[in-house]
Amino acid sequence: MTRLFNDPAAFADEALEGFTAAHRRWVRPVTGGVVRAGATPAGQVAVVIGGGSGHYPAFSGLVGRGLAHGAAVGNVFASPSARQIHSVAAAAHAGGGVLLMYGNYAGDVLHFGQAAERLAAEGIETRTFAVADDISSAGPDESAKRRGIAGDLPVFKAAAAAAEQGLPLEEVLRVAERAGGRTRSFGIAFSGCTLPGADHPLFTVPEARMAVGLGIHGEPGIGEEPLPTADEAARLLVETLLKELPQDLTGPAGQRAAVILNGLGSVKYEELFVVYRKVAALLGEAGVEIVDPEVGELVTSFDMAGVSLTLTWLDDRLEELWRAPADAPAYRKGALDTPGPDQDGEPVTADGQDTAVPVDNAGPATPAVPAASDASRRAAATVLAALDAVARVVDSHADELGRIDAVAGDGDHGIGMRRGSTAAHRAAAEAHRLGAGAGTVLSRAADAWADKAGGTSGALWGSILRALGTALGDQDTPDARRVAGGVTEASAAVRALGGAEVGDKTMVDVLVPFADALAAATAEGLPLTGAWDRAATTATAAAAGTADLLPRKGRARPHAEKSLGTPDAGAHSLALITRAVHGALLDHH
Ligand SMILES: Nc1ncnc2c1ncn2[C@@H]1O[C@H](COP(=O)(O)OP(=O)(O)O)[C@@H](O)[C@H]1O
Ligand SMILES: O=C(COP(=O)(O)O)[C@@H](O)CO
Repeated sequence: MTRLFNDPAAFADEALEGFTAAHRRWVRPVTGGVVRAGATPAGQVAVVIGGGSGHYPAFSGLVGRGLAHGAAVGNVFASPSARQIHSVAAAAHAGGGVLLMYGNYAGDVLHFGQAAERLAAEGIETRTFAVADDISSAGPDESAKRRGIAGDLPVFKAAAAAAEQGLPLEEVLRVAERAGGRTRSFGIAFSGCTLPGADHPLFTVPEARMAVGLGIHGEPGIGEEPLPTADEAARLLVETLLKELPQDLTGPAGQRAAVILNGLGSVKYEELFVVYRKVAALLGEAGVEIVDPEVGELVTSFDMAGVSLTLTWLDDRLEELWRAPADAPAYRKGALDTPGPDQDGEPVTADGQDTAVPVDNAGPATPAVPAASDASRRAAATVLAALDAVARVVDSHADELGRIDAVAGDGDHGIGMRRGSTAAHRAAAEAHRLGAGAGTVLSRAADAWADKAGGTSGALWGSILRALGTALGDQDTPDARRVAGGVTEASAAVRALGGAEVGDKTMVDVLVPFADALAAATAEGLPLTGAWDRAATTATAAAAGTADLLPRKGRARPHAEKSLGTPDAGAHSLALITRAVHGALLDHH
């Protein structure tokens, strides 16, 4: 149970504030996360990691010399936004380029990818790497779809140690790719985790039972077995990982491996040591030489009672990098040769200049708005009313959306949609107050939604509103056909960004038929309210139909069978939103 919090919506920001206050020797706060207290040495590749809150020490606890140069920190169990990632990377960059590293989750992939594009457009050479070590989340033939769990640590560390040695960006990326290809993890769980403010865990494991193959976000396991002894748990973990060696290894005997026995949050260290005792014995019997083992909480999931084992199969180069010294708040090894940052943590550059960057978690200051026609300003009032209706309907259904998402996902859909829609409405109201046209009101709402929600839906809803804003613009009177055209553009943008198609059990299963129905109805000459009403009815039916589909995209994919009979969370929220917007259109007609 997570007990100590204030406003659950502020948990991530307040935790980060407390972390940076406690660890000024190592880190300093910047908008969107933290960077090292000491400046990145000129020309060194900046390794910037990141992900959702709720996994400490991942990710801010791994910022320090010999490890990451910065960490972008998202809301609870949600990827940081592209704006946050961009801000941290720009603060950490010192001319050597940036390698963005994160766990392989849809939201992270979308937001880190968008941040990489923005950094590159500004002339900062950027590469990305997603850690995909969780062998329970996809088969060896689909390893690129696997989730990132505690394998984050050895892979992040290999790349960061290479950067510390002064290697250029492409070589640091190659190190990350090799370490990632030789790292595999597997986990078990005895209870789910409870998010701040929640009164029940995201999933439960029956008494005297064990969930096999868990995620780090409360995703359910892929199987269930009787509660094991510590030795039996160790045997399950070791034997499962020894069944899948890197392709170039003919067997474990004679190999060297970095070994991490990771506690997910409420398994005590002594319990871990009892399990590790057997893990070490079994690996020894298999002829594996263990190098610098780690036993402890390295990638957690709040109070989840669970354990994961990670093996990184070392070659000489990877062993050198795994053994290399590091000095971060939650991970210290060896001794670094040159003095670290200023002892009291004052951020300094080589010439002693203070490099503190003001923290702006409230988001960018509100810039002025472009000129708009009176017609577009009037339309902006309707857009604002629609976004108010969106925020209200999401807020009233947030718990239901979380329950649906928890069946096969991580249960945070309602939280993310509430954060995003509330921020979008707030940004739209400010833009409207400043006299913005419909297009600018929507584009400001888009940025706010993506920035505050993070996660997959944050990136996707940002692209929906951005496409609509572009279609409506600030000059023309947005008639029914122009609105329908904007929805069609939004549908195309979501499919381009997320790569999903109809039938994959995602929001696309609703967005495409909704856009098609709206286009058809407006082409028949129906007014916007009538056309939207017909399309919203189509959307509602399409969302219900997703209950019969198996997920082929997103986090729900590994639990395909579990989700049969339950609609897709994003599809359901989109259908609710289309109906709520129809109500706003009627009121504002
Ligand atoms: N590639 C994709 N394209 C379109 N929609 C997607 C995709 N992946 C996931 N989704 C949608 O996102 C919803 C989950 O949103 P969210 O809770 O933000 O995800 P996460 O917690 O995985 O970041 C899913 O129910 C689905 O509708
Ligand atoms: O959950 C995380 C990111 O995945 P989303 O797809 O954004 O939910 C985060 O905790 C790990 O980075």
